[in-house]
Amino acid sequence: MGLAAHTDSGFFTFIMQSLVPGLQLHRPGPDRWVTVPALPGAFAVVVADLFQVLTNGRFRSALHRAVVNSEHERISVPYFLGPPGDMTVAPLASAVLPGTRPVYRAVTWPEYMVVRKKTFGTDKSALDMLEVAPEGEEKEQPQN
Ligand SMILES: O=C(O)CCC(=O)C(=O)O
Ligand SMILES: [Fe+2]
Repeated sequence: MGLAAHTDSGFFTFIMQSLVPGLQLHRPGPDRWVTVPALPGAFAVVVADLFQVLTNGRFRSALHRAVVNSEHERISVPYFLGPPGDMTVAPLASAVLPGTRPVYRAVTWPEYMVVRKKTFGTDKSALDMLEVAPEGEEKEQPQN
């Protein structure tokens, strides 16, 4: 079973692959897919969306996919590391440049999964949906 291009939702994913490689990382400029070598005893560590939120975009979540080949069976075991469900994740103060505002709003992992579900199959990115409007572009609050 392969896996289409995606990012993971938590902080990090630790992936152990059998010795048949298949995990690929997207690299931009020029766009290409790079195969992660399958090394005995090694984990691949993938930065995921909530770590991008936590670091205010300093660390970008990694677009990746898994490909299979018909000759060799491949097994991978991912471990998804993220915050407890009731913990809100917001950009760390130390990751927000002086004089600027956080790029992302605070969110819990389960709330973020709802946002991801809404954007699934659309051309919208779930991380974009968490972005707060830059200063001066806030929506007018309705006055009663
Ligand atoms: O099979 C792999 O190496 C990748 C698995 C993966 O990306 C995932 O489960 O989110
Ligand atoms: Fe993944």
